[in-house]
Amino acid sequence: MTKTSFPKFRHHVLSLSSFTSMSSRTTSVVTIAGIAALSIVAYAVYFDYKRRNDVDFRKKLKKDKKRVDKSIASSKASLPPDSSAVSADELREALEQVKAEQVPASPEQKEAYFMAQVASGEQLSLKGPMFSLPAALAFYRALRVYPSPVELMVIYQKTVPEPIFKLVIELTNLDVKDRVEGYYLKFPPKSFGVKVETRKVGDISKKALVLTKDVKAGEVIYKEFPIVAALDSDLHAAGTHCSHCLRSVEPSMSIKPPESPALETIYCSVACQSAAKIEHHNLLFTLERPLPQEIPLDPITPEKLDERRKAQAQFATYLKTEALGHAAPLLVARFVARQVNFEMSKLISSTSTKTTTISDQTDFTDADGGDYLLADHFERLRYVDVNLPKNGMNLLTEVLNSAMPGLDALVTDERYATLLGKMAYNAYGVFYNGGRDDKPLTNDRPEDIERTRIPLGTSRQIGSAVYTVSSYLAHSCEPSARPSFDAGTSQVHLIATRDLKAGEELTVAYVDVTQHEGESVVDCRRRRRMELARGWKFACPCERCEREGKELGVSSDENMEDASKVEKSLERFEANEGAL
Ligand SMILES: C[S@@+](CC[C@H](N)C(=O)[O-])C[C@H]1O[C@@H](n2cnc3c(N)ncnc32)[C@H](O)[C@@H]1O
Repeated sequence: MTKTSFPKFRHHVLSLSSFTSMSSRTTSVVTIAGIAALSIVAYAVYFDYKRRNDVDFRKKLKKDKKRVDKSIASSKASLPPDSSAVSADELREALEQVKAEQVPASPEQKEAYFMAQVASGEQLSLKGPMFSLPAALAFYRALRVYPSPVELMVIYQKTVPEPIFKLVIELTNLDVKDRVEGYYLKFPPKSFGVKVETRKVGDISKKALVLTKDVKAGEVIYKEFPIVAALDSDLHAAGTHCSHCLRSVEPSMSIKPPESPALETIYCSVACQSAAKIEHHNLLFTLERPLPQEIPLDPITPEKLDERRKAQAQFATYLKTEALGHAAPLLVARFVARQVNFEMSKLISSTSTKTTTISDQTDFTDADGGDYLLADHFERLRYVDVNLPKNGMNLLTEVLNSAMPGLDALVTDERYATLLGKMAYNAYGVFYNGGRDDKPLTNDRPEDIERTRIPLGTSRQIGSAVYTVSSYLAHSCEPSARPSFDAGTSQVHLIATRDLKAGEELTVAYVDVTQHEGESVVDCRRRRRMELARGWKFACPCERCEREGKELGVSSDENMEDASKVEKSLERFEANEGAL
């Protein structure tokens, strides 16, 4: 095979070089990164996300594979007999070896690496069947750094000899499978003393959080920081709590940044102020550069600055009016911004020797050396449909685009709805010292009130927070654990309510399950079950509900039915179950 047999490929190689360096070999890495800032973000956040998680991409890959397998089968007769004779073990070993290799991080290094690997693949594929695997590995290495792997696969399919292409496909499938199946081997980190197990309840698969160690009543099982958190809307303006860690602060001791007129924020410390700025605040609510100093941006004109100011003001007004009482839109905005910055920090860490302005952002619970992205964690959480004013998404994309044109690709209609649903479904209410009792009353219908998991009831929370590990905790009216916020911040401590053995499922109360003074067993049971049905769309099957049902003389079949009449409204939901 000669280089001229790669016409399309070469075209793409060219587009890769323009993507990374605009052909300016003399410019510094820093300038290259600046020119390509948007593309880098797109590469990191979008394409990489797609490659690892996107169902359509995996479907396409499968389709491509079928097509390729078919054409390979039909041309097999003309192939030398042992041309693709690579055992599964050899393939696995080779993949492990490639995965252990460090992938270059800077755009220029990526480009050089890509070119070198393609050239090596070309040369090796000329050497005959003995070199099929080394050739495939070279093409596979190139694929790992190419911004649009699907596109490159299609090019490979047309240009790489069939047995070698088949090996590239097999390596890719093996890698995708490893990542999908390997996730729960790496997450949660072993130190948490818990693991995620899949359990069947009827036809539906549920994930359960299970202990891997014995614990005593009152013991802290683990502590966890949130991925994102937000104060309740009315507390933003009150200036009584830190906008980042949700700690209570004396107004005279708080830090009030001058640069955030759009959304009021105060901080309890310089550390919280800079963490919030880095993770999301700069991008969403300030006119400061949205990217770290290492990455130069196009000059910002006064008109562009004005557009950005307006977009932020409109989004902040939306949060304070239409979306009042709903934390999900702000949580989504912060999550998207955090994702952009998180991926950016990974990318620039090896392009610069300077001290970066990006923190390592490891304060949420990540996988144990599993090389999973923030998106990998979030993709696996379940969601529920939420009904919120549509223009929230447009206002958010305007904010993102006014900071960095093109970022709207990260927030499509479908993705925005899913993110909202995940926030609403997985958020915990943050409370300490018994929670607040001064929350303004709302006239919203019970179905429209955003609920968080909090044993005291959502009205007593100061804010909402979403966690990676704790999202997997199921509800029980007789929970084996309880969330506590003893640090006086959004860091959750999960505490055992009784002595527990390894292998037991951990559960928490999503709602207030205590029988209040003057409340009958029947009324307490009905109240809990109604809240669970309206807020979390399930008829509680816990032992307490069952036991009390029996004591109350409800027959076994009727056990899950009562005056809450939740079952009918749940049928539709369960038919469209949002689990991933
Ligand atoms: C945020 S998810 C909790 C994560 C859950 N453990 C899972 O399956 O991944 C909340 C949903 O889990 C389900 N769920 C939680 N506790 C449950 C329980 N005790 N019985 C049945 N479904 C439950 C309900 O559908 C609820 O709406």
